[in-house]
Amino acid sequence: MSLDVRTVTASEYPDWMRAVQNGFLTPGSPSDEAVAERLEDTDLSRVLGVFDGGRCVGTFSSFPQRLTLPGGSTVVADAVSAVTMAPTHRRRGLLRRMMTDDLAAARERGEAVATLVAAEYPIYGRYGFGPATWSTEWEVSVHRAGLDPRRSGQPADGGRVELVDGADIRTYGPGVHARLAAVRPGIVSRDERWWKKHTGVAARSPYEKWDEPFYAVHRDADGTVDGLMIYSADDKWNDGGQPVNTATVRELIAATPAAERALWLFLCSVDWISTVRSGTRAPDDLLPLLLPDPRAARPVTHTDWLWLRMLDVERALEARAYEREASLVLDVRDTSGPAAGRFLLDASPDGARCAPTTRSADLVLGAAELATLYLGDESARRLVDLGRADELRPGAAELADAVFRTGRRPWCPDVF
Ligand SMILES: CC(=O)SCCNC(=O)CCNC(=O)[C@H](O)C(C)(C)COP(=O)(O)OP(=O)(O)OC[C@H]1O[C@@H](n2cnc3c(N)ncnc32)[C@H](O)[C@@H]1OP(=O)(O)O
Repeated sequence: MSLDVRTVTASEYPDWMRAVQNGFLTPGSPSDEAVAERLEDTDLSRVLGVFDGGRCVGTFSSFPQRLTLPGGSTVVADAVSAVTMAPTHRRRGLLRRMMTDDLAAARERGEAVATLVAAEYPIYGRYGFGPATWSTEWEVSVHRAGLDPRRSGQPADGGRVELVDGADIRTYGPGVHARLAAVRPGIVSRDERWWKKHTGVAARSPYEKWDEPFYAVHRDADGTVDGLMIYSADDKWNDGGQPVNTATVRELIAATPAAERALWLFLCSVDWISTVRSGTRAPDDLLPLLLPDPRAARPVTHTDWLWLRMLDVERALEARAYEREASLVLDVRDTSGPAAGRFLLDASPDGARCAPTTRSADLVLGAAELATLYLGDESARRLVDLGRADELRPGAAELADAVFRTGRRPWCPDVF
């Protein structure tokens, strides 16, 4: 029977969601309620499926996503999600067909970049994606952190931490997130469903497991909520009858460093908690260094996180901010892809111009390598040393680093 690769109709959507769920190794089908809720905010023209004899065996979708760039401006990214292939149909080039169609449509719509969070590292490099942010998770041994056990856990600057309900997180969360998104590259937009899902009131697919967490907010000295945290705790006692519980952070975002510090120190002061798992943080998160003994925070995971694909190099490079004035000629290699070309980037703190050029190149690099530099996380010098970029003008890698890199590393806390 021939395979059909195409967009999905509303009546096929339940089977498509079943295929996503099975592809993510959860048997069974999602509830009618979960399907109906997802369908409400889904643009079916961006949902692709592979059908074999009427059954959905492959899935792919994309949606518009605002991505914060260095300097706080944003671009609309083509966010790729729900990529699966049934084990009966893998390695026949079907993902490649859906990816090719989706990226062409995104380019047509004028989107400058595509984004995704990769399930496995080896999948997406072949499509021109490169890791643009990284993520680190720490495990803090609270009793080794050097914190005074008699402290209250509340900040001394007039701010305060309050325990709240999920409804409060839905009220305050979008505002805190918007303030963070205005300053931190790598942050991606969240819709209303994100807040419902993470506070337990959205209909869930069986693979989206849920148990009720604790919720906390930080208020500044004026009473404005400027940070929030969602965390769970287990219930463990050692043979000596002492509590040895782990608090696991599901979400901790803050609009100010003071709020971020206060939330971490609060969590490290909760009685019975001897271990704090940080959840996925930027590699330069404040957490380890705000402890008197940072070695109490042991990195347990360090991994690539947000992957990015350049679709329109000129628009993408003009959209972000640069802290210094410099001119760079980048020769971007992208086999039959939309990012290929030689571009002159004239960057300055007042804005940037990027246009095709015939001038000789300073750096030669692939589209995936440019994607890794774009949000400021990677070093051009390191790419040259790895043999993944060529420096044709001496000093060009250092200049690229001075132009592209950011003070704080980009961070994407979301999975989508
Ligand atoms: C953004 C997200 O949704 S991330 C989630 C990704 N999904 C998963 O991990 C679920 C489990 N995996 C799968 O369902 C499938 O393996 C998929 C969807 C990742 C790949 O689908 P396929 O249809 O098998 O991919 P396709 O046949 O088009 O392969 C294209 C190329 O990628 C390679 N490839 C695909 N998946 C992988 C992988 N997991 N690891 C290594 N290489 C891979 C193939 O070997 C092939 O290489 P080639 O172009 O050099 O010949």
